[in-house]
Amino acid sequence: MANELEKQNAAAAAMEFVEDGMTIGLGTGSTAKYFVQMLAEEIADGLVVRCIETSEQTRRLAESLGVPLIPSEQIERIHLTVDGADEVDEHGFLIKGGGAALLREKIIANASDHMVVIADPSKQVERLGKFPLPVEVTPFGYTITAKKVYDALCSSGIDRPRVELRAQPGGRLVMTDGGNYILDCHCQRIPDAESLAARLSNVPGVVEHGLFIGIARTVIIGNEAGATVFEF
Ligand SMILES: O=C(CO)[C@H](O)[C@H](O)COP(=O)(O)O
Repeated sequence: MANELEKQNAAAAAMEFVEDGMTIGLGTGSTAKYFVQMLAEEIADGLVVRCIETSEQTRRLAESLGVPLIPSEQIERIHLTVDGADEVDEHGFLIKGGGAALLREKIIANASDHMVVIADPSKQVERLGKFPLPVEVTPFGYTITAKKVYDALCSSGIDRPRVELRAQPGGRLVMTDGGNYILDCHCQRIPDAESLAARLSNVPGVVEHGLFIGIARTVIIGNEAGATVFEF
């Protein structure tokens, strides 16, 4: 079970990568929130950076803390992105999208010179797949897309996968910031994340999937005393 100190220590270690003048991608989730708060404190003390958010949730947080944001269409270069993850394996491959923000998160992380992942030890896995893999799909034709996603999972060697449309506790469907749905793919174990990523990207109706392959360069795992940094 994650504790808040582990998340805070991961976020604090990520602050070491921040330099004056940078444009920084701000991740989404409870771990990324600590980073945004710490960054806001440094900005109040004179640090000069510009930021780009990965979700409406993070935009609201950043605005409330006085963190300067620039519109995505004005972005020329992103030096650093700091974001959480739902799972991270020994290659630095990730599952993301537990907070339904995977599309913007991937656009920003993939465009960054350096993506730093911050997480607590519960996110470290030998093989990806225990956490249901989020796949963002267009509302139009989503039942057709869900069948094709199921086929892609089976073709990638996943035994009896389950594909579920994400809903809130009251039953209302979760809608992403881009107005799409999320399919949560219960895999238990993904034998080959790279081949699955390629197959999912080929399904019409799939806007993006939560496998982040070869994007993270640094993974910081917080613990109660500090943090361990892995470079890829
Ligand atoms: O991918 C994400 C949101 O889409 C988050 O980074 C991921 O869900 C981890 O969140 P948390 O730090 O709260 O565990």
